[in-house]
Amino acid sequence: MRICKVSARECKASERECKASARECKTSERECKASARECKASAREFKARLIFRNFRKIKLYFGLCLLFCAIFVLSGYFGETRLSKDSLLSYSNALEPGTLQDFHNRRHNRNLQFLYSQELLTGNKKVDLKAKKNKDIFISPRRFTHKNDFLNEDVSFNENKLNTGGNKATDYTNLNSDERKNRYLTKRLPHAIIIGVKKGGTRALLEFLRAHPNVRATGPEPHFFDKNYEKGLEWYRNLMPQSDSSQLTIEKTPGYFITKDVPKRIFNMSSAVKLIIVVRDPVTRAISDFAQIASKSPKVHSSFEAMMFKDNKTTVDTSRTLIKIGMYSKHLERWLDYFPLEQFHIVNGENLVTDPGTELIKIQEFLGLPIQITHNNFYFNQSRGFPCIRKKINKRPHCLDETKGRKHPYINPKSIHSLQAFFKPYNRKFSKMVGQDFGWS
Ligand SMILES: Nc1ncnc2c1ncn2[C@@H]1O[C@H](COP(=O)(O)OS(=O)(=O)O)[C@@H](OP(=O)(O)O)[C@H]1O
Repeated sequence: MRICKVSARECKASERECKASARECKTSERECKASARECKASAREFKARLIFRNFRKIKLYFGLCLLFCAIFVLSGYFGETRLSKDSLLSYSNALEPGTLQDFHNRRHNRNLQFLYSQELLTGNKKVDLKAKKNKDIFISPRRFTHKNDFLNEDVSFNENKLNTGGNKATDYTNLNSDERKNRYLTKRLPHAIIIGVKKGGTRALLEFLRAHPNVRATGPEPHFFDKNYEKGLEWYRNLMPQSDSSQLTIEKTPGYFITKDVPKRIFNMSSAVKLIIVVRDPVTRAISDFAQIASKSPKVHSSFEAMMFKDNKTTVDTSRTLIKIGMYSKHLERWLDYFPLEQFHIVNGENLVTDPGTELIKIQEFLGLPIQITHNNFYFNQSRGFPCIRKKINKRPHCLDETKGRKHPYINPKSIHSLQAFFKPYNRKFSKMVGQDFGWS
């Protein structure tokens, strides 16, 4: 019984202990919860602090972004101008022929801004090229990383290729007056040159071509590649008329055909330039040349034979320029060292007088021009014995002055025969080279 009481007391005591430890457990649970709450609170505080710190950074970045945007917009507004594709294309001056030196001079000119036609071509979507205000623009055919990348071909790449993918000029003849005013006019190096021959009808051809709205031609002969080469390309360019990007610039200097260094010099300017030669029977050409000399110095008139033949006999004097010019095949051979035959167009000088319309259609095709000058543009002046040109069908015809179509002096038929015999092999060779029969005796 006593044992029972003791164990009952023990039981109660352990029950009390149990209760006490349960109480302890509850308090520690509460403590745990409290500390967990504290933990959460401090985590929240930490997050808040972090966000605040980041927000300050974001503000800084945002501010910087705004600043850059402002600078970008302002520079676009005040320092640069966006170019439309059309206006870029009209800056075609830079796509003109030029020498390597020319290219480097331009490259180092701070007032020139380089744009690249490659970018121009890919700028189909919308041209995003910008040009700095107050700067001239030089459009280079492509981006060069090294000066050796630069070839003469590149500078002679011309805008017509860019525009149409071929060598056809764009026909701007239907532009209204406002559109014409907005054209970008500048002086361009020639796209085509009438290189000879003297007394072949070169002036007539240039005047006829001038009537074409897509052609701009020089007045006097520039004689750049034969007599003024040391004056430089810029001097030459300055002699050229103003033109827009739809127009071809053409000059004529018949002296080029017979001058030794000229093919190379022209090639250095542009390997793509088109070359035109007006040829005429070399005997009549020589007489025409002589008639010109005689008209300037009447004393010479009596000595045609003295000028053409050695010792006044029948042996042709090949040291005479009057003779040399007529040896067409010899000169053409030198030109073919630099330019392929396809780059030449040979005009039949006799046909230019009798059928100018047909010759003009052929040459417009060669130059890639829309056919604008036809038989209807010519009027044959009976008293002068030569055709004259009408720019527009209802306009007055324009004839060449009296220095063209001079009366030729009487020449002994024996002399003419000797000259014909001399030129025959050269004529034959020339005909073969160019694949044309001129019907010269
Ligand atoms: N439409 C027309 N009007 C006048 N003259 C014409 C024409 N078409 C061709 N010709 C012939 O051109 C010859 C003169 O050639 P060039 O102009 O080449 O001479 S030059 O080299 O510039 O001095 C010139 O030679 P000559 O007749 O001997 O004077 C003309 O025969």
